[in-house]
Amino acid sequence: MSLGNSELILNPDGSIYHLNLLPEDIATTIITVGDPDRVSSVSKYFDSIEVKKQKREFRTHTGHLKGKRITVLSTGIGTDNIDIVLNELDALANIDLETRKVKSNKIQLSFIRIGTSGSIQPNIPVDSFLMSASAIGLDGLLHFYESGQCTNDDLEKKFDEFLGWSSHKIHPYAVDCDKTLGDVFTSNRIRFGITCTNSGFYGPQGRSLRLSPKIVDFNERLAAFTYQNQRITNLEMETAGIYGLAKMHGHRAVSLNAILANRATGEFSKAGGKTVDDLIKYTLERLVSSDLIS
Ligand SMILES: O=P(O)(O)O[C@H]1O[C@H](CO)[C@@H](O)[C@H]1O
Ligand SMILES: O=c1cc[nH]c(=O)[nH]1
Repeated sequence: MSLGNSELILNPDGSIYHLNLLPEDIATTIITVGDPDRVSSVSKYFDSIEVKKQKREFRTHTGHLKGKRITVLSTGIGTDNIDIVLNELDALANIDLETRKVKSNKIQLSFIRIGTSGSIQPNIPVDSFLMSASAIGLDGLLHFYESGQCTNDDLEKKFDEFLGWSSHKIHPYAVDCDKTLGDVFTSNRIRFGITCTNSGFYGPQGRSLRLSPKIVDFNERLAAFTYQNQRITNLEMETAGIYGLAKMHGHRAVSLNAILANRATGEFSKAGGKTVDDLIKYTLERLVSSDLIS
């Protein structure tokens, strides 16, 4: 079946609608960052850069580092953008843009998010690195897809039972990271936890400037949840969407967080730039020494 013009949308030069990319522009290893300015903070460490493209907040650089081809792409903020980025990157890999048909031999992509995040546990300090072993999405993105076997239904259920937030119209979905890809970044420099992804930075992360929150003890309630000796450790805005859409498409994903805020102690990092740069260097070092990445 050929995909119609209003479903698979291409620009006049044949590139995919929002990302403005052609199939040959991307590597199978893709680092996602939120901030477009963080793209060059990653690609400045490449030995060479062959592609530099941008449309809206989606900036892409593809290059080589120690023989590995790597793409770094900015997603902007939020799982609404993740829906665009993951669907369009998969289309570049697995749909023939000329015939508009899904290819029979699928390519598996590896997504590594390098993002910032706020801890909700007092013992996860600012400037630490944290891998999201699992992610719980409160944003709703996955509810629009047939997610099949991709979700961690037990975690979802226990979370729902503990918090009882369906009365607030909050319906969680939970997805685990790709264990094999996660192993590449596992070391004593990195902590692990359950990341909570939500649809905003203020109310949806328990912040209140002038507006009153509906759930007053939002972060404290999240922080009190335990599942198989793990806790919800941090809040951000993309990971659960990336994990869900990657898994449903048959790709791998892992999310690495630079903890810039500690919401339990009220601290914010004074060295955020350095912490993010350290996480970028850590990620690239682990990537180039891994056999999983070609
Ligand atoms: O630093 P990035 O990757 O953008 O990630 C975090 O920072 C943004 C909010 O400030 C959200 O996108 C959140 O997920
Ligand atoms: O508290 C924080 C810090 C960074 N990014 C977030 O989404 N939340």
